[in-house]
Amino acid sequence: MTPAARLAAAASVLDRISAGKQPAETVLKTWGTENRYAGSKDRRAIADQVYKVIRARGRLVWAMGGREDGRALVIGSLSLIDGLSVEEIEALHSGDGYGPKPLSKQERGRISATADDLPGWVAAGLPEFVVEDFKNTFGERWADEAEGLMVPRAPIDLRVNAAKATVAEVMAELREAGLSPERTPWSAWGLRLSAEPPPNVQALEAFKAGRIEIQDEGSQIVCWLAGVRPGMTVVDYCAGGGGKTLGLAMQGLAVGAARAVPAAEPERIWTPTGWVDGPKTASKPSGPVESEGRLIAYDVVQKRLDNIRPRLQRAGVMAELIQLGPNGGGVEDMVGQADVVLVDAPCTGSGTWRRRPEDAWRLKPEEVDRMHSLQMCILARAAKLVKPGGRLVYVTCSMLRSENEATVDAFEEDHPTFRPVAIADAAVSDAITPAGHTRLSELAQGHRLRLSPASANTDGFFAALYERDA
Ligand SMILES: C[S@@+](CC[C@H](N)C(=O)[O-])C[C@H]1O[C@@H](n2cnc3c(N)ncnc32)[C@H](O)[C@@H]1O
Repeated sequence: MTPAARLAAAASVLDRISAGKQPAETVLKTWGTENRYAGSKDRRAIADQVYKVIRARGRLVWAMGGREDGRALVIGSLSLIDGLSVEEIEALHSGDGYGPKPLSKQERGRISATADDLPGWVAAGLPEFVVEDFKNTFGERWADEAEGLMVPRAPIDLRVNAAKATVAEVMAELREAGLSPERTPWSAWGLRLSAEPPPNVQALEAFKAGRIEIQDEGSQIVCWLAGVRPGMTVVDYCAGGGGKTLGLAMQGLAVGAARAVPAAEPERIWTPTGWVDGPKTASKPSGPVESEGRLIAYDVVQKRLDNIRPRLQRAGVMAELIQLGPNGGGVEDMVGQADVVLVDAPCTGSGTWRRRPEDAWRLKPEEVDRMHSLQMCILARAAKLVKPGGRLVYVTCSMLRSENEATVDAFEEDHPTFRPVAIADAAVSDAITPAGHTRLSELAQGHRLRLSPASANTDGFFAALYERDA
C-alpha cells in the first residue's frame, strides 16, 4: 500500500471505532481480515496511525475546528504530531489511487492555523469532565497524571505462578524465547516485558503450561494486600475474567517456597488449603491442610465465570465458580463466613486507558454516576459475607474520584463496623518487595491506595481495606 492509501485506511478504521463500542484492537484486526491485500507492514503502519490519533484525539478535534471524523483527525495528526507542512500533507492527499481525496479549503485553513491557547483539557487529551475530576484528586499533578494515562504505551506485566515455577526459572525461560523480562519493582512475582515489539505471550510455552499469567503489577499488588493465608475462606465477589481469583489463589504460598509441579504428577493442584489431587478429587483436599479453606469466585455473568475455568486449570489451582442471582441472591450460606472478601467492582476502567485510549472518548458523565450507584450497592452486599475479624478489600481500575473516594466515603458512613486497615500494615506479604512496602506506604492515604501510570508505572487502581469488628 502507498503511504497515502494507508492514511485513507486509518481514517476509515477511526470512523468504525467511533461508530461502535469495540476495542480499537478488535476493529483493526477485523479490518486486516477484510483487506487481505494489506501486508503486515501496512497493518502495523495503519495501527500506529490510528493509536497516534486516538491518544491525541482531544487536541486534534480542537485543531480541526470540532470535526471528529477519521479523515479530519488524520489530517490534523500529520500537521500537529508529525509536523508535516501543508504542501507535504497536500501531496499525501492527491486523490490518486487509493489515497484520500484532496484537502478542502476548510482543512487547509485549519492546518495552516497555529494551535495556540489550547484549553488545559484539550492539551491533556482527556474529556473535560474527566480533567475536572483529575484536578480535584491530583491538584497540581493532574496534567502529569493525564499524560501518564494517555500518552505512553503500557508494558506487558506477567505474574509468575508460584504453584508451578520460580521467578528465576521463568526469567531464564523467557530469555531463551528471545524476550527481555525485568522484575517488577514491587510485586515479587511480577515480570515486565516492553510493549515494543509487542510480545505474543499467549504463544509462549510458559503461558500454555500455566507458569505465567498476564496481570498488571497494580492488579497483583491489590491481591497481595488482601492478606490471604492457607486455610482461609476467600471470596472474589466480582470475579470477571478471574485475574484476581488466580492471584488470590496463589497468595497462600510464601515467596521462595514455590514448588514446580513435576511432569509425572500433573494432576496435583494447589488450593488455598494446600496441595490436593486433580479435578476429580479436588473437593477433598489431601495436602498438608490445617483447616478447610475455600476460594469462591462470584459474578453475575455466567459466561465470565466459564472463562475462568480454563485459566484455573492451566494454573493448576481451583476455585468454586458461582453465578450470583438477581439482586445478589445465592450467597445466603456465605453470610458472615468469609475471612477475606475482595470486591473488584465494575467501573469505567479509566485506569486502563493507556491500553485502550479510545475508551476515554466513549465515556459519558452519566455512566460514571451509574457506576458509582452500582458500586455502592455491590459493596454493601459483599460486605455481608465478611465474618467478624475478616477483611474487606474494595478495588477499582478507575482513576475517577466518584468511583473511588466517593464510593468508599459513602460505604464508611453506612458501615461503622468496618474499621479501616492501613495499607502500610497490610503490605506485609512476602509477595511485596521491601521497596514495594516503602513506596506503597508513601502512596497510601491511611487505608486507601491509589496507583497510576504516573505515580507507580502501573495501570490506574484504587484500593481501600477494612476489617469487620469482631
Ligand atoms: C472489574 S470486573 C472484574 C475483573 C476481575 N476481577 C479480574 O481481575 O479479571 C467487574 C465484574 O463485576 C461483575 N459484576 C457486575 N455487576 C455485578 C454485581 N451486581 N454483582 C457482582 N458482580 C457484578 C461484572 O460482570 C464484571 O465481571
